[in-house]
Amino acid sequence: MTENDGDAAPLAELMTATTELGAALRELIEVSVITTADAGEVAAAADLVRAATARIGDARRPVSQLPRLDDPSEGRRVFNPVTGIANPMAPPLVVRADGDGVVAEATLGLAYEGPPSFVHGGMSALFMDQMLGSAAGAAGLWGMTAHLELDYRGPLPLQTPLVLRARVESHEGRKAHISGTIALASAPEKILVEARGLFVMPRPEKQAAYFGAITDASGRHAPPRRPGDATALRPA
Ligand SMILES: CCCCCCCC(=O)SCCNC(=O)CCNC(=O)[C@H](O)C(C)(C)COP(=O)(O)OP(=O)(O)OC[C@H]1O[C@@H](n2cnc3c(N)ncnc32)[C@H](O)[C@@H]1OP(=O)(O)O
Repeated sequence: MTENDGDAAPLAELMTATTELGAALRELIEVSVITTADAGEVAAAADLVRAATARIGDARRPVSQLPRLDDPSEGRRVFNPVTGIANPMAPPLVVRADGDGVVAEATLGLAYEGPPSFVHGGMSALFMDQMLGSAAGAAGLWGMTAHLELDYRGPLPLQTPLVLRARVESHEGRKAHISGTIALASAPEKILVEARGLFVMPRPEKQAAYFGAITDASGRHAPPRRPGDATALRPA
């Protein structure tokens, strides 16, 4: 938890409840695209979801305020859309250090579908962007994506274990060239998606313009200031 938390117990409780909500919503998203229930059942489910939204929707943080559950100094970003355990949009990827890079496994459901039975190409780009950022963090670097390119050599099947990898190829000054791959976990040598990216640490005046107003939940200024701030990375 953050340094100035007097009482960790309520935050631990909030973490459990928020993680539970994220998991429940993740199941709901998948079921909402795969269900064959009839119209009446689907409409009733929509009413239930709206009631749940009304229950927690009034208490909201401003966009400039980090969530109470985040601890950027430890790299904990619970609502990251790729790695955040509490974000239902995230599979979530659990990214680990591995050799000179990072690795993660994922099995994607129908909510990620592009061509029938295969993963949407934009999702692959999203996951590669995060993996490349995580590789930067693992190498002690941080930056924002300046350039990202992908080659799609084969489609990624849904409901099939995938392995995602990334590593820093070179870095100089504020720039880092980073590469990544996605393959089937059962055939890791056959690369299906290949990514190359340039991550650039913004010049100081841009950092100030982008992140100068960001605070933590207590109102303290909390701009990104180290590799872990940008990405969530678990030790191997
Ligand atoms: C807190 C961070 C969260 C991170 C989450 C995970 C990753 C993300 O999703 S980040 C979000 C998406 N990315 C963005 O929004 C970034 C938008 N772009 C920008 O703000 C700027 O272009 C930025 C910050 C990348 C670079 O700006 P600036 O700091 O002024 O860099 P600048 O001085 O122009 O360029 C530095 C070097 O990079 C090179 N460079 C910059 N952009 C590019 C590019 N697109 N292609 C090739 N080279 C580039 C420049 O040529 C220069 O090279 P050299 O030093 O050799 O001359």
